[in-house]
Amino acid sequence: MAQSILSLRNAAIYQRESLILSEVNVEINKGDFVYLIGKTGTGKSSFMKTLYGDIPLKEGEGTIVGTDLRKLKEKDIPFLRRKLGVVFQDFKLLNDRNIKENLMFVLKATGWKDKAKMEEKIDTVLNKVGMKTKNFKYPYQLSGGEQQRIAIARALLNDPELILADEPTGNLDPQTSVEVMEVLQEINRNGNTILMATHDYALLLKYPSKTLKCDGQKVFEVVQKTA
Ligand SMILES: Nc1ncnc2c1ncn2[C@@H]1O[C@H](COP(=O)(O)OP(=O)(O)OP(=O)(O)O)[C@@H](O)[C@H]1O
Repeated sequence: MAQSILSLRNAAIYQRESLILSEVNVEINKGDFVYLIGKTGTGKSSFMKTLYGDIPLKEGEGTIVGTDLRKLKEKDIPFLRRKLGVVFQDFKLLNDRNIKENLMFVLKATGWKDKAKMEEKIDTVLNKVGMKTKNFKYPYQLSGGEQQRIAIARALLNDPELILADEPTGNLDPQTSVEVMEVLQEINRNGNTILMATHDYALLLKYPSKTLKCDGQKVFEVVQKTA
Protein backbone atom coordinates (compact mmCIF):
# COMPACT_ATOMS: atom_id res chain seq x y z
CA MET A 1 0.00 0.00 0.00
CA ALA A 2 1.19 3.54 -0.76
CA GLN A 3 2.81 5.20 2.23
CA SER A 4 1.46 8.69 2.95
CA ILE A 5 4.11 11.38 3.30
CA LEU A 6 1.76 14.36 3.29
CA SER A 7 -1.96 14.51 3.91
CA LEU A 8 -4.02 17.69 4.18
CA ARG A 9 -7.77 17.51 4.83
CA ASN A 10 -9.95 20.59 4.59
CA ALA A 11 -6.96 22.66 5.53
CA ALA A 12 -7.03 26.46 5.42
CA ILE A 13 -3.82 28.41 4.96
CA TYR A 14 -3.47 31.92 6.31
CA GLN A 15 -0.89 34.70 6.24
CA ARG A 16 -1.64 36.26 9.62
CA GLU A 17 -5.39 37.00 9.41
CA SER A 18 -5.69 36.77 5.60
CA LEU A 19 -7.10 33.58 4.18
CA ILE A 20 -4.84 32.46 1.32
CA LEU A 21 -6.11 28.95 0.53
CA SER A 22 -9.14 27.05 1.83
CA GLU A 23 -10.58 23.51 1.69
CA VAL A 24 -7.17 22.17 0.76
CA ASN A 25 -7.14 18.38 0.28
CA VAL A 26 -3.80 17.02 -0.82
CA GLU A 27 -2.21 13.57 -0.62
CA ILE A 28 1.43 12.86 -1.42
CA ASN A 29 2.79 9.32 -1.21
CA LYS A 30 6.30 8.01 -0.83
CA GLY A 31 8.21 8.24 -4.10
CA ASP A 32 5.93 10.85 -5.71
CA PHE A 33 7.18 13.85 -7.65
CA VAL A 34 4.54 16.55 -7.37
CA TYR A 35 4.49 20.05 -8.84
CA LEU A 36 2.72 22.99 -7.22
CA ILE A 37 1.93 25.66 -9.78
CA GLY A 38 -0.09 28.86 -9.83
CA LYS A 39 0.21 32.51 -10.75
CA THR A 40 2.28 34.80 -8.58
CA GLY A 41 0.57 35.60 -5.29
CA THR A 42 -1.79 32.59 -5.40
CA GLY A 43 -0.23 31.02 -2.30
CA LYS A 44 2.46 28.54 -3.37
CA SER A 45 5.02 29.84 -0.88
CA SER A 46 2.38 30.11 1.86
CA PHE A 47 1.48 26.47 1.19
CA MET A 48 5.14 25.42 1.42
CA LYS A 49 5.71 27.49 4.57
CA THR A 50 2.78 25.78 6.27
CA LEU A 51 4.38 22.41 5.48
CA TYR A 52 7.74 23.28 7.05
CA GLY A 53 6.21 24.92 10.07
CA ASP A 54 6.89 28.55 9.20
CA ILE A 55 3.14 29.29 9.17
CA PRO A 56 0.93 27.48 11.71
CA LEU A 57 -1.93 25.31 10.43
CA LYS A 58 -4.97 26.54 12.32
CA GLU A 59 -7.82 24.91 10.39
CA GLY A 60 -8.36 21.40 9.07
CA GLU A 61 -6.05 18.44 9.39
CA GLY A 62 -2.48 18.03 8.25
CA THR A 63 0.11 15.30 8.68
CA ILE A 64 3.55 15.54 7.16
CA VAL A 65 6.29 12.87 7.55
CA GLY A 66 4.37 11.55 10.56
CA THR A 67 4.03 14.96 12.24
CA ASP A 68 0.61 16.41 13.05
CA LEU A 69 0.77 20.02 11.83
CA ARG A 70 -2.10 21.06 14.09
CA LYS A 71 -0.15 19.95 17.17
CA LEU A 72 3.18 21.39 16.04
CA LYS A 73 4.85 23.43 18.79
CA GLU A 74 7.75 25.85 18.35
CA LYS A 75 10.10 23.33 19.98
CA ASP A 76 9.07 20.57 17.50
CA ILE A 77 10.02 22.60 14.42
CA PRO A 78 13.76 21.69 14.30
CA PHE A 79 12.79 18.02 14.56
CA LEU A 80 10.29 18.39 11.68
CA ARG A 81 12.84 20.29 9.55
CA ARG A 82 15.32 17.45 10.01
CA LYS A 83 12.87 15.10 8.30
CA LEU A 84 12.36 17.56 5.44
CA GLY A 85 14.85 18.89 2.95
CA VAL A 86 14.00 22.45 1.97
CA VAL A 87 15.38 24.09 -1.17
CA PHE A 88 14.79 27.78 -1.89
CA GLN A 89 14.93 29.94 -5.00
CA ASP A 90 17.84 31.98 -3.61
CA PHE A 91 19.96 28.98 -2.45
CA LYS A 92 20.63 30.43 1.03
CA LEU A 93 24.23 29.25 1.24
CA LEU A 94 26.59 30.86 3.78
CA ASN A 95 29.02 33.04 1.83
CA ASP A 96 31.68 33.23 4.54
CA ARG A 97 32.60 29.53 4.28
CA ASN A 98 33.31 27.03 1.55
CA ILE A 99 30.96 24.31 0.35
CA LYS A 100 32.27 21.61 2.63
CA GLU A 101 32.04 23.97 5.62
CA ASN A 102 28.48 24.91 4.61
CA LEU A 103 27.51 21.25 4.74
CA MET A 104 29.53 20.58 7.90
CA PHE A 105 27.70 23.47 9.57
CA VAL A 106 24.33 21.81 8.92
CA LEU A 107 25.52 18.41 10.13
CA LYS A 108 26.86 19.92 13.38
CA ALA A 109 23.63 21.89 13.87
CA THR A 110 21.61 18.71 13.46
CA GLY A 111 23.57 16.74 16.03
CA TRP A 112 26.20 14.85 14.03
CA LYS A 113 29.40 14.19 16.04
CA ASP A 114 31.51 11.53 14.27
CA LYS A 115 33.94 13.40 12.00
CA ALA A 116 34.58 10.44 9.67
CA LYS A 117 30.85 9.82 9.19
CA MET A 118 30.30 13.52 8.53
CA GLU A 119 33.02 13.58 5.86
CA GLU A 120 31.55 10.47 4.27
CA LYS A 121 28.03 11.92 4.24
CA ILE A 122 29.25 15.15 2.65
CA ASP A 123 31.00 13.15 -0.08
CA THR A 124 27.86 11.09 -0.69
CA VAL A 125 25.52 14.07 -1.10
CA LEU A 126 27.98 16.04 -3.23
CA ASN A 127 28.37 12.98 -5.45
CA LYS A 128 24.60 12.79 -5.88
CA VAL A 129 24.51 16.30 -7.32
CA GLY A 130 27.76 15.95 -9.30
CA MET A 131 29.69 18.52 -7.21
CA LYS A 132 32.24 16.42 -5.31
CA THR A 133 35.24 18.13 -6.87
CA LYS A 134 34.05 21.63 -5.87
CA ASN A 135 33.84 21.19 -2.12
CA PHE A 136 36.67 23.69 -1.43
CA LYS A 137 35.00 26.51 -3.41
CA TYR A 138 33.12 29.39 -1.84
CA PRO A 139 29.48 29.92 -2.87
CA TYR A 140 30.33 33.17 -4.70
CA GLN A 141 32.83 31.23 -6.85
CA LEU A 142 30.02 29.02 -8.20
CA SER A 143 27.39 29.64 -10.87
CA GLY A 144 23.71 29.84 -9.90
CA GLY A 145 23.10 26.30 -11.10
CA GLU A 146 26.07 24.98 -9.12
CA GLN A 147 24.91 26.83 -6.00
CA GLN A 148 21.49 25.26 -6.38
CA ARG A 149 23.06 21.80 -6.69
CA ILE A 150 24.86 22.47 -3.41
CA ALA A 151 21.58 23.59 -1.83
CA ILE A 152 20.03 20.30 -3.00
CA ALA A 153 23.00 18.38 -1.55
CA ARG A 154 22.49 20.23 1.73
CA ALA A 155 18.80 19.27 1.70
CA LEU A 156 19.81 15.61 1.35
CA LEU A 157 22.19 15.53 4.35
CA ASN A 158 19.71 14.10 6.82
CA ASP A 159 18.04 11.64 4.39
CA PRO A 160 14.77 13.59 4.35
CA GLU A 161 11.47 11.82 3.89
CA LEU A 162 10.27 14.72 1.74
CA ILE A 163 12.05 17.44 -0.22
CA LEU A 164 10.21 20.75 -0.46
CA ALA A 165 11.61 22.85 -3.28
CA ASP A 166 10.17 26.37 -3.55
CA GLU A 167 10.91 27.74 -7.05
CA PRO A 168 14.31 25.98 -7.17
CA THR A 169 14.89 27.10 -10.76
CA GLY A 170 13.44 30.60 -10.29
CA ASN A 171 16.84 32.32 -10.52
CA LEU A 172 18.30 30.13 -13.27
CA ASP A 173 18.39 30.36 -17.05
CA PRO A 174 16.45 27.70 -19.03
CA GLN A 175 19.45 25.46 -19.75
CA THR A 176 20.65 25.53 -16.12
CA SER A 177 17.07 24.94 -14.94
CA VAL A 178 16.99 21.73 -16.96
CA GLU A 179 20.30 20.62 -15.41
CA VAL A 180 19.03 21.24 -11.87
CA MET A 181 15.78 19.49 -12.78
CA GLU A 182 17.76 16.47 -13.98
CA VAL A 183 19.36 16.31 -10.53
CA LEU A 184 15.95 16.42 -8.85
CA GLN A 185 14.61 13.75 -11.22
CA GLU A 186 17.55 11.48 -10.47
CA ILE A 187 17.04 11.93 -6.73
CA ASN A 188 13.36 11.09 -7.21
CA ARG A 189 14.23 7.96 -9.22
CA ASN A 190 16.35 6.89 -6.25
CA GLY A 191 13.25 6.95 -4.06
CA ASN A 192 13.06 10.50 -2.67
CA THR A 193 9.67 12.18 -2.52
CA ILE A 194 9.65 15.72 -3.91
CA LEU A 195 7.16 18.59 -3.87
CA MET A 196 8.28 21.42 -6.11
CA ALA A 197 6.62 24.82 -6.43
CA THR A 198 7.31 26.38 -9.80
CA HIS A 199 5.95 28.63 -12.49
CA ASP A 200 8.28 27.20 -15.10
CA TYR A 201 5.80 25.57 -17.49
CA ALA A 202 8.59 24.45 -19.82
CA LEU A 203 9.85 22.11 -17.08
CA LEU A 204 6.35 20.74 -16.53
CA LEU A 205 6.05 19.89 -20.21
CA LYS A 206 9.50 18.32 -20.34
CA TYR A 207 9.10 16.32 -17.13
CA PRO A 208 5.35 15.64 -16.73
CA SER A 209 4.22 14.58 -13.26
CA LYS A 210 1.32 14.97 -10.86
CA THR A 211 0.48 18.68 -10.69
CA LEU A 212 -1.39 20.74 -8.11
CA LYS A 213 -2.52 24.24 -8.95
CA CYS A 214 -3.27 27.16 -6.64
CA ASP A 215 -6.07 29.30 -8.06
CA GLY A 216 -8.92 31.30 -6.53
CA GLN A 217 -7.90 30.36 -2.97
CA LYS A 218 -8.16 26.65 -3.78
CA VAL A 219 -5.73 23.87 -4.67
CA PHE A 220 -6.77 21.61 -7.58
CA GLU A 221 -5.08 18.64 -9.15
CA VAL A 222 -4.68 19.43 -12.86
CA VAL A 223 -4.47 16.95 -15.68
CA GLN A 224 -1.51 17.78 -17.87
CA LYS A 225 -2.00 17.84 -21.58
CA THR A 226 0.74 15.80 -23.19
CA ALA A 227 2.14 17.15 -26.42
N1 LIG B 1 4.20 37.85 5.47
C1 LIG B 1 3.02 38.08 4.89
N2 LIG B 1 2.03 38.73 5.54
C2 LIG B 1 0.83 38.94 4.97
N3 LIG B 1 0.50 38.54 3.71
C3 LIG B 1 1.44 37.90 3.01
C4 LIG B 1 2.75 37.63 3.55
N4 LIG B 1 3.46 36.96 2.61
C5 LIG B 1 2.65 36.81 1.54
N5 LIG B 1 1.44 37.37 1.77
C6 LIG B 1 0.30 37.39 0.83
O1 LIG B 1 -0.13 36.06 0.65
C7 LIG B 1 -0.54 35.85 -0.71
C8 LIG B 1 0.16 34.61 -1.24
O2 LIG B 1 1.55 34.84 -1.32
P1 LIG B 1 2.59 33.69 -1.64
O3 LIG B 1 3.95 34.27 -1.47
O4 LIG B 1 2.23 32.48 -0.88
O5 LIG B 1 2.28 33.44 -3.18
P2 LIG B 1 3.10 32.69 -4.29
O6 LIG B 1 2.11 31.94 -5.10
O7 LIG B 1 4.20 31.91 -3.65
O8 LIG B 1 3.71 33.87 -5.13
P3 LIG B 1 5.10 33.96 -5.93
O9 LIG B 1 4.97 33.05 -7.10
O10 LIG B 1 5.18 35.39 -6.31
O11 LIG B 1 6.20 33.55 -4.98
C9 LIG B 1 -0.21 37.13 -1.46
O12 LIG B 1 -1.42 37.83 -1.64
C10 LIG B 1 0.71 37.87 -0.54
O13 LIG B 1 0.51 39.26 -0.67
